[in-house]
Amino acid sequence: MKQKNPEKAPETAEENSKKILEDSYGRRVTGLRISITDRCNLSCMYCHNEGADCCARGPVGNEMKPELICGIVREAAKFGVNKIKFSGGEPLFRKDFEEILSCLPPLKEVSATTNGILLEKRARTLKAAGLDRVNVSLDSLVPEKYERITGASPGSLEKVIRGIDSAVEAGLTPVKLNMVLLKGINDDEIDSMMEFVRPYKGMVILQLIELMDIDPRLSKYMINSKALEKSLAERASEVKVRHLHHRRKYIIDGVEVEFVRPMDNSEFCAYCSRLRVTADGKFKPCLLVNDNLVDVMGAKNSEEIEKLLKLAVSRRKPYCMPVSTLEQEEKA
Ligand SMILES: Nc1nc2c(ncn2[C@@H]2O[C@H](COP(=O)(O)OP(=O)(O)OP(=O)(O)O)[C@@H](O)[C@H]2O)c(=O)[nH]1
Ligand code: SF4
Ligand code: SF4
Repeated sequence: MKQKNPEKAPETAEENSKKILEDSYGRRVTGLRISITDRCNLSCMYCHNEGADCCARGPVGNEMKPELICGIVREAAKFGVNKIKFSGGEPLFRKDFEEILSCLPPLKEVSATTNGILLEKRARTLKAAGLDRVNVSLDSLVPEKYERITGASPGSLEKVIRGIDSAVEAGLTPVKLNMVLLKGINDDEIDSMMEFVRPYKGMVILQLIELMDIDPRLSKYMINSKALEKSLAERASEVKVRHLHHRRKYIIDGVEVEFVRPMDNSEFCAYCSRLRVTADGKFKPCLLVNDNLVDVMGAKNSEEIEKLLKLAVSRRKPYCMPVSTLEQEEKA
């Protein structure tokens, strides 16, 4: 099992300021979101492929090796990055995922986002290798709808639910269920999803995700997120605000419901504290921007990784900004 939060001697403010990664908008980077493969066994209708150009699903040969992934994390950890999220594609396509996890330095949290289809058999080994928790995509509890949304074959929904149970048993908790809301398809299932989560008594939480209509064909599925968030707030006995994206967590009848609302939301971008890394080894300053990537694949040593990491952080800019900030930038 990995060591958590090692005790460290207190450092001076000057030493500390040198050891953080902060962009020119005052946003400190405390997490990396690392895609370890573009491969996937599903074809979800809303897939943003982690912001890669459409259909840029690279072959296995282009994926970062465990040594590079761990080298990047080690360098970032020196600057206070303490949360790592592994994503894909489908990260469980990587047979060496456990090897990757085993070579990470001590961190506050290591998590992964998976579609859950391959999770049942891997949950224990992933936990033993150092994974703390998982997010599992689950957009519907109705098999036909699930298959329509994800392109999965019949029987897949049962596999995902068995995967969730295995993750809970293995202690990969809290398991977050990612439900992307699609008007007219699954937006009538929020309450049934809350009922699904309830018996897990806090070991499973629900995360509602606003669709990112990066493709105009998706616009008709956009729900009215502001109205939904207002109704969640009215039903909640308690509301918590996370630092990351200033996301709200609503406690409703004892069930925790987190809301991810990235579209046209300057508050979301103002509290963006993660830097992305693509499966083919590029730092990606923003999910929705593709012309400012920093290639780290060929980095030969830790000094080079550090230099490239700082360059990527310097290129970070909130995708959505308050009108007042935009006006100031235009004048400058
Ligand atoms: N625009 C934007 N969307 C994001 C960002 N991070 C997460 N999202 C959205 O949130 C979805 C769920 O993200 P997950 O990978 O499950 O992880 P998370 O909820 O961000 O992270 P944790 O709460 O730490 O587990 C993603 O598929 C995106 O749609 C971000 O930085 N920018
Ligand atoms: S499971 Fe994830 S990576 Fe695979 S198609 Fe769906 S959204 Fe995209
Ligand atoms: S700046 Fe905004 S859109 Fe870009 S990654 Fe951060 S939260 Fe997402």
